[in-house]
Amino acid sequence: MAPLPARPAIDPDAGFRLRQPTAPTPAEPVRAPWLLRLREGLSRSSNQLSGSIGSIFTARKLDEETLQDFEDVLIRADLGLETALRITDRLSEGRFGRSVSGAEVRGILAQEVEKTLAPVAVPLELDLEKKPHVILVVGVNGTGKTTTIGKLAAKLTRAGLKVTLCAGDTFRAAAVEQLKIWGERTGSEVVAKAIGADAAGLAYEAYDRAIENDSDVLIIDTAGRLQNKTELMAELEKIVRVLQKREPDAPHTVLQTLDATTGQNALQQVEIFRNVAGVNGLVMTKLDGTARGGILVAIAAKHRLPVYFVGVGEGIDDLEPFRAKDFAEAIAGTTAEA
Ligand SMILES: Nc1nc2c(ncn2[C@@H]2O[C@H](COP(=O)(O)OP(=O)(O)OP(=O)(O)O)[C@@H](O)[C@H]2O)c(=O)[nH]1
Repeated sequence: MAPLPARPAIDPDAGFRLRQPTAPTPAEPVRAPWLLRLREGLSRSSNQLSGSIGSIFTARKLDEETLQDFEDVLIRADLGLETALRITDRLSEGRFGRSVSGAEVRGILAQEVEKTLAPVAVPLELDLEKKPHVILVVGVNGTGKTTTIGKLAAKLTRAGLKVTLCAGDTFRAAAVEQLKIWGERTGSEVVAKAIGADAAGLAYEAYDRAIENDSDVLIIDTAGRLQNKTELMAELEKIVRVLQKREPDAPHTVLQTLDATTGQNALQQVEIFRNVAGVNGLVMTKLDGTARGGILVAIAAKHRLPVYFVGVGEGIDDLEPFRAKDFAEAIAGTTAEA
């Protein structure tokens, strides 16, 4: 329909009235529900797995060779040796020498992946007895730290908690600006300083500010320049040290963001940041993209760190609690046909 012409308002005493068609409200862009986005994001992994499972097990009996081929496929899907061996062991139980269907294999895959992930799928606990609960967010540049902080602040403020944000990535003006926008969107105060300021000093000030304004949670953004590991290490250690002068248990949560599209590299990133900053929780972002979700299984098997949330988009609501069963089924492709 053509847009309606703009008319001046009609004087109520004009002696006539108009009844005119109203312009249709533009339809909201339809967004797939998060679970669908997760499945789509993981479809590359699950399609590859399903394709390989089909070609390995069709018209062949289960023997050493098929098991070895399957193990290779699982390792190529980033699931890690430990989980791959567990899955092939479980598959061979009572099935050796007979034919197995693709659906049977995918079912076992889903169950075993869920078993690995279930212990790490726990909620983030916020201790308000010693408020503010301090969350230090670390991770390589571009893995989604600032966006995750914004989404998390939105979740917490909606639940009635008061949040202060600290723009601790003092190297990038864009990162500070981005955090300020999230601060406005979520009604959270943002403590920031000029570019190049000492991040640890800023974190200290932010802690004081969070006490002054009676915040429940303080979330601190950090730089993630892995190119200069020594400097990064020194900076993160200093932030932790300085915070502990104010509160020995701070930071209560050290959350690392991992980009789901990076694959194997994520495993190494956890090693580094765990050593440097004492990471005690993970968020996997960009699971709506062309994700390589298998790596989360390898990370869970190796590090056993809680995975609190997953990012499934760039919007404020696109942070979901991590659910082992949904994730496992999306990887194994067992729900796609349902
Ligand atoms: N599709 C998608 N994009 C995301 C998600 N999380 C973050 N992003 C995007 O990834 C890009 C990088 O995110 P940032 O939050 O800036 O990452 P950062 O780790 O803070 O990066 P620096 O500011 O460079 O340190 C941005 O374009 C985000 O919108 C997600 O879950 N899904």
